[in-house]
Parts: sequence; C-alpha cells; structure tokens
Amino acid sequence: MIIGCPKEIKPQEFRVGVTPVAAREAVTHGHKVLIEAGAGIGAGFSDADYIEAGAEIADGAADVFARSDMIVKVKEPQAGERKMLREGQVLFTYLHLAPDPDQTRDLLASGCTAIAYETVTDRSGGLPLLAPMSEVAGKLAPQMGAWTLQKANGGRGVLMGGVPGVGPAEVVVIGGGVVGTHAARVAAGMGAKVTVLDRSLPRMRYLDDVFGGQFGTRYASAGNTAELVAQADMVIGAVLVPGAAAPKLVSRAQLSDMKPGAAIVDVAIDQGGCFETSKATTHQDPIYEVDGIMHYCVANMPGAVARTSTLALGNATMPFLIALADKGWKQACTDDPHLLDGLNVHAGKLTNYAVGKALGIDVLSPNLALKA
Ligand SMILES: NC(=O)C1=CN([C@@H]2O[C@H](COP(=O)(O)OP(=O)(O)OC[C@H]3O[C@@H](n4cnc5c(N)ncnc54)[C@H](O)[C@@H]3O)[C@@H](O)[C@H]2O)C=CC1
Ligand SMILES: CC(=O)C(=O)O
Ligand SMILES: [Mg+2]
Repeated sequence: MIIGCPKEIKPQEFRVGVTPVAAREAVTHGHKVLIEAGAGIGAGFSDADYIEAGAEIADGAADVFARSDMIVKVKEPQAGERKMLREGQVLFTYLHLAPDPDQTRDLLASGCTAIAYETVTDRSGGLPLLAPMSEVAGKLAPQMGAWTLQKANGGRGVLMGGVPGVGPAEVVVIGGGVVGTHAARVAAGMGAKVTVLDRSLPRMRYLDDVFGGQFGTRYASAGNTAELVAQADMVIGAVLVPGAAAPKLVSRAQLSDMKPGAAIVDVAIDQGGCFETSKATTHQDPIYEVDGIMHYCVANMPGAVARTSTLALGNATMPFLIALADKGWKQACTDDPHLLDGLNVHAGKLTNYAVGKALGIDVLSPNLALKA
C-alpha cells in the first residue's frame, strides 16, 4: 500500500502524522511511504531522516493525495485538503466531526473512508489515540491558564501558587478524565487549590484514591458547578462524551457571577466546547474576552509542543497504521472492533452514531459498512 503524509496546514500546527520510526516500520512491512517535503520539520524531523527510514519525499500535498491509498495526518483535513480526497481512499487522522458540519459534508461527498483517531476505543473503555494528546493538552492547560491570568493578557493578576501570606489561585476542572487528571496534577503542582468535577462516581473514587492529598473532587451537578465556577480564578473545561458535541455546562449568564479577569481554558473546544461563550481560537490569537472573563480556546493545543506530541501520537497510532496498511481497512476493522469504532465515514455515509445524532444525519451501521 502507498501511505501518504502531507504537511499539516492548520495555523501554527507543527505536528506530523507519520514519524520516521513509523515510516521505517511501514517500509519494513513492504509498504511505500510518501512524505511531503518539509512535513516533519516542525517536529524536528528532516526530509533526510525520512529518506534514511526508507520513505520517499513528495514535492507537494497534491502529489501525496493523488498517489496514496491511505492518508495519515494529525488534524482534520482543511477545506483545500478535502477537495483532494477521493472515493476508496482511506483517511486516518483526528476529525472531530460532531461540531463541524462543513467538514462532514465534504468528507461524505468525497467518498473516502475516514477513521477518526478520537473515537477508536480500547478494551477498558478508553480512547487510546486521543489519550496521548489529552495528556499533553491537560498538562498544558494550567500553563496556558496561568499565562491568561496575567494582567498584561487581560487576566485577574493572580499567581497560581500564591506566596507566603497570600493564598493560591482556585482552579476548577470540569471533567476528570485524561485531560482533567493531567490538568489537575499540574495545577496542584504549581501550588493552586484544585477541585475536579465529574459525573462518574467510579472515576471520582479513582481520583480520590490516587490524588486525594493533591486535589479535591465534587459531583458535577449544575448547582456544584455554578458554585465552584463563581469562586474560581481559573476554570478548565475537560468533559467528553465520545464522538458527541460537548455538553454546555456553563452559560453566558454565569460569567457575571465569576470573578472579573478569571480565566476559562476550554480544552473540550475541539468537540464544540463546554462553555456557552467558547469559540475556537488559534495559537496565533489564543485568547478573547467575554463579559470580563478571559477565554483560551485553542483547538489544537498539543501543536504548541509539536516534538513531544508527535512522538507521543506516533507511539499510539503506529500499530493501527500498520494493521490498516497490512490488511486493508475492512479486514483490519473486522479483526479489531476497537478500530471499527474509529470509522466515521464510508463511501458517502456517516458511520458513527454520536456524530450522526449531533448533526441530525442518518447513520449506516459500521458493521454494515464492512459488508458494503
Ligand atoms: N483542545 C485540544 O487541543 C485538545 C482537546 N482534547 C479534548 O479534551 C476533551 C476531554 O478529553 P479526555 O480527557 O481525553 O476525555 P475522557 O473521556 O478521558 O474524560 C472525559 C471526562 O468527562 C466526564 N464527563 C462527561 N460528561 C460530563 C458532564 N456533563 N459533567 C462532568 N463531567 C463529565 C467523563 O465522566 C470523563 O471522566 C475532549 O473533547 C478531547 O477531544 C483533547 C486533546 C487536545
Ligand atoms: C485531540 C486534538 O484535537 C489535537 O490533538 O489537536
Ligand atoms: Mg483538536
């Protein structure tokens, strides 16, 4: 199979979908790997690194899209990239379709088979291809929130850890999964007073057992959420209902109960965001203000630390990439129901129920797509 990897074109996105290590593995398995010239530079990989791994360097994205059986990326295909996808071609990348009707329309029209990293599952109910980037974004969230809290950035002027005689910042994390846990650990490590809200009692039991001394937990009822958000210097949004649009848990009206200059970091923005006032921003222009509250809503936070993120994502995607290349998508998804959970689009049909529900589009059962 020919595996193609274009350079990412989303603003300030420096990650790359195929590492030299993954390229070498695919070549060892008898596949051809086409990398767009310069695709790895932002993550610290030169074209020479890929050539040494046995890959071929392509002149531009058009060449990669035209010649490849499977396109492997990081971010959802941008409008220009979507025009280059074709029927029968496999796309393996993050998609986040639920809040993105335009992308969904274009992928359906292309006839391609699109497998989304963020809905591939594992045996324990986790999301193995989302987890590494959630670890990164979770660890980045308090760092970006602390920056947002600085006076020059419109924030409240509060230091995370306080100083002797002056109390720390109060940080509330909504959603105690992978993002939330990593965010809470880092915020607590910076000296902030941290509370994690979640709706899953087993998850809160786990957090309390493991991190009980470092941060607290509260059940994410509307009442508890409103009370804690009003007291917070920083609120980090980290909820997820896999595939679905994020539930809106903090309304615009609630902003007026918050402390002026408090910071919202909505990591869940890639699924539409969990604050009514969230809208996606970029690394170039990451923050904006609504009713005196500063919002940081970058939808590709891990791109800021592209080297770490690319290596972490590559570790997780490589076994799936090799299975897809060795067996073809149908056999790979037949053999692995967790990979089949990643199938979002096939031959003009949507194949993920949560996405279909969010967008009001009929869904073809993934099992039927395997037989189509
Ligand atoms: N902006 C960015 O660059 C990035 C964004 N993300 C996003 O961050 C979000 C969180 O991802 P993960 O932590 O990996 O998900 P996860 O599945 O590990 O955790 C989500 C948590 O939210 C909880 N939850 C669900 N509904 C809730 C509600 N109504 N109230 C309170 N808690 C609720 C769940 O019980 C779960 O513990 C996702 O939208 C993901 O796509 C992840 C990586 C990068
Ligand atoms: C998960 C995701 O959207 C990202 O890493 O950019
Ligand atoms: Mg994203």
